[in-house]
Amino acid sequence: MIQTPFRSLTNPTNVLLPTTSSSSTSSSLRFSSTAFSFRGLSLSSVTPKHKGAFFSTLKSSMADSQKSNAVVEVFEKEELAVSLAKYVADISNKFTTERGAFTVCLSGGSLISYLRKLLEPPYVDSLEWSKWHVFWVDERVVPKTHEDSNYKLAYDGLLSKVPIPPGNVYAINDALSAEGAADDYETCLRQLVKNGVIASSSVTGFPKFDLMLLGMGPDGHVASLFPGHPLVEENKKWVTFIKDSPKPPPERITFTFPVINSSAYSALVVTGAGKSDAVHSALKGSQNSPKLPVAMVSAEGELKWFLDKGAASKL
Ligand SMILES: O=C1O[C@H](COP(=O)(O)O)[C@@H](O)[C@H](O)[C@H]1O
Repeated sequence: MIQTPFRSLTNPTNVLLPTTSSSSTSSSLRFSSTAFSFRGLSLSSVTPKHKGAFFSTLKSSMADSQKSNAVVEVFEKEELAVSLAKYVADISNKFTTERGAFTVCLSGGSLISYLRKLLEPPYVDSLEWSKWHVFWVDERVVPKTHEDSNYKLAYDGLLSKVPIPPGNVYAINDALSAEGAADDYETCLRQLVKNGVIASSSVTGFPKFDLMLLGMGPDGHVASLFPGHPLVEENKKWVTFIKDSPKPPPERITFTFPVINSSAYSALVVTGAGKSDAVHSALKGSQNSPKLPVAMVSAEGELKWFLDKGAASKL
C-alpha cells in the first residue's frame, strides 16, 4: 500500500490524517483496500461497491453539528488500537511543536485499553511525554486508589508507564464532595487557561483542549452526561457534578458540552455490538428520535469516530 498524505477538507491544519490511497475517483473521495474517505467521512470496512449509498445516507442523516467535520472509521480490534495510537501521536507532535504543550483529556472505561499501543515503539520512545498535560473528561468521586477511579485506571494502564511529569497530571481532589471537586477542577482549569497551558476558544470562550478522548456507554452517554439528564443542557459551567448517575458509582464530576465541543480534536472510541444501537442513533437516527448525548458531541477542528465492526454493525 502506498502512503499518501490526505488533505482532509475538514482539517484546518492539514497536517493530520494521512491515509492510504491506491485509487481515487475525485478530489474528495479516496479509497484503498483498507480505508476510504469522503468529504471528511471515512469508513474502512464498506466495499467500494456500496460506498456511494452508504455515504449519502450517513451524511444526510448525521446531526448537523457533526456533519461538517466528522470522520467515521471502522476497524478490526487490533487495527483500532494501532490507528488510535498514530492519531494521538500525530496530534501530540503537532501541538508540542506548535505551542510547546499538549493538553489531552482522558475518559474512563474501555478507552484506556485502546491506548495501549502508545506504550510500544515507536511512540513510547519518541513522544514528548514531558510536554503532555493530562486531564479527565469525567471522574468518579471516589478515592484515587478505588477500583472505580478513572484516574487509577489511567495511571495503572498508561500514565505510570510513561515519563509525564506528575505535576502535569490533573487528578481531581478526592477529599472533596462532588460539588467541591467540580468547583475545584474548574478553578484549576481557569488558572491553566490564564497561564496559557490550556488554550482558549476564540469562538466560544470556553477552554480549548488539544484532544478529547471520549468513550460512549451503551445508552449513548459520554463523559458523565447521561441521556435525559438535565446536565446535558448545562451551558455556563465548565465542570459540573452529578449525584444520581444511572451508572454506578452515583457521584461524579464531568466536563460540560461547551467544553467538550470547544476542543481542537475529539475522538470517540466505541466498540462492541452492545453499543451499535446508540451508534446507529447518533449517526443515522431520524431527526424525530430523542438525541443521545453522543450525538451532541462535536469539535472545533475535527471529530473522529473509531468504531469496531460490532459497534458499526447497524450502520
Ligand atoms: O462511566 C463511564 O463510562 C463511559 C463509557 O465507558 P465504556 O467502558 O463503556 O467505554 C466512559 O467514557 C466514562 O469516562 C466513564 O466514566
